[in-house]
Amino acid sequence: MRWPCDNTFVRDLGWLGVRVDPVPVRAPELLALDDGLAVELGLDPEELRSPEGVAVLAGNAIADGCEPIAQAYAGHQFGHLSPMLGDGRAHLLGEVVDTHGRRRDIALKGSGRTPFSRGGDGRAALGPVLREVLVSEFMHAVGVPTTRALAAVATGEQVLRERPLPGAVLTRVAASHLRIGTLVLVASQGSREQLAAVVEHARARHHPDVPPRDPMALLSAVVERQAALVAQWMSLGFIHGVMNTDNMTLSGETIDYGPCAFLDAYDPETFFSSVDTGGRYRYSAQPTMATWGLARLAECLIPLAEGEADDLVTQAQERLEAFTPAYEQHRLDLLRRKLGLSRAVAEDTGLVEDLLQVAAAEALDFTGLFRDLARVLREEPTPTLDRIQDLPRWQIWQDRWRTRLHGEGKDPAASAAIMDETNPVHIPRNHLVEEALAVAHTGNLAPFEQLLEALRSPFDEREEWGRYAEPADPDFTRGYITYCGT
Ligand SMILES: Nc1ncnc2c1ncn2[C@@H]1O[C@H](COP(=O)(O)OP(=O)(O)OP(=O)(O)O)[C@@H](O)[C@H]1O
Ligand SMILES: [Mg+2]
Repeated sequence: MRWPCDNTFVRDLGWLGVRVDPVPVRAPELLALDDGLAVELGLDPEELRSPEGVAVLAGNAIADGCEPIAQAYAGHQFGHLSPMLGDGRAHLLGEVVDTHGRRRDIALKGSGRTPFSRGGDGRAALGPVLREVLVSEFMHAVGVPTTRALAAVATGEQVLRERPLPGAVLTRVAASHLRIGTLVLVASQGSREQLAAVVEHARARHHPDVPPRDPMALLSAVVERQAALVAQWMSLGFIHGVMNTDNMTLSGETIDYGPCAFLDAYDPETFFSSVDTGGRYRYSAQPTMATWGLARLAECLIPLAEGEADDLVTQAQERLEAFTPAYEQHRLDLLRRKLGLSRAVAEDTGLVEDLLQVAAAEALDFTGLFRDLARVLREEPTPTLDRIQDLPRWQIWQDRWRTRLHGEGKDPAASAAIMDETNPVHIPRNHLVEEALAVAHTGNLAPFEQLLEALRSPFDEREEWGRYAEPADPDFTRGYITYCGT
């Protein structure tokens, strides 16, 4: 089998990794394949489904054109620098140019030990692999920049975690796997030339509008992408869970769906990750934590910029400070749209914040809330809003909102239609994901497949998908814990 690869990372930056093949698995079995994505990548889905194709997706065979490499990177984990991490369980197979003309990495995750594995087994368990498929495909469907899942393959082997679990390999597609942590590694351990080479590779690949040799402009470009990205996360109630600098991309795509989760009832202080004991990466802290990671990026870029050291620090500071207004603008634009509004008016910030205060006070389901607002306009039943106790307060908010909508001169049906294209009816609700994964462990993939199908049509309200729109039992959410790297 031949893949139409053009491997610029290996060619230009091969020293930033180790050429190593995936470790074969005992009995590969294809669990999921995204045919549409395969075609976009210039790969034949039928060929990928054949035993030869599944062998490639399991890491048991290397397609012609691929040059597997484990990339090196560092990262600040929960604020502390890990000077060397790298792909301890992943292999970049190669790069292709997709049908849109975009360069895409194709990589395996859970594909065996590499020189970066430290004490790890190089493997991934079935549950986290399927979780990454569900969440990343949903994120793509709602228009969030994200790595994607081309395939999942069961290995026929067990991985030992707290208990033995079935193993799996994910085929992940990304604009690249260059992380802030990639630059952290080269800035601390490489030469100035090496740093300049990686920065130029990232610029040309992800930010071609930025002029070469202008590291401060590159910083601004990454700041802008991350501000837009985190605003999208917030508008969906997405909690990444592990925003370490090794999990923040230079492309602005979401990466690493290890311990992620979604808000059920709106509470900005929510976090679920077992290792995030202090709530560092809680929902409300995500913009601040993105800026923190971007400040680490700035530290890597300053040495490449020309000028007086003090001046450069001031310049970098100013560019980092642009994050907050950019983020707030993106978030307000998204929330305005979620409310069916098209025009920007000064009082919108207050309108949005007051709605979120009601949502917090009444513990309203974040996803159901916005979906219900369109139903208000259509005078349909509103199961989430019906929970509201403080009706006078709610009436005041509704009147303000309706006045704003009226001021735009649109009829309510048109506003409701915009809202239904903006506010997903189903998201990868934590309880649904866990339920699908638990059944997948018994060998039954049907609930996973059904949920995946619904998540690929997140705005499409269908009777048979009604269960996916229902909120979790609050007891489930209270006890919910996510795990990374399992
Ligand atoms: N089972 C494992 N064996 C070897 N290394 C591992 C294992 N699990 C995680 N690691 C390594 O630990 C580090 C942090 O893991 P983290 O969970 O952030 O990343 P990941 O989920 O493995 O990969 P990615 O960020 O590419 O999605 C990475 O260097 C990763 O390769
Ligand atoms: Mg990671």
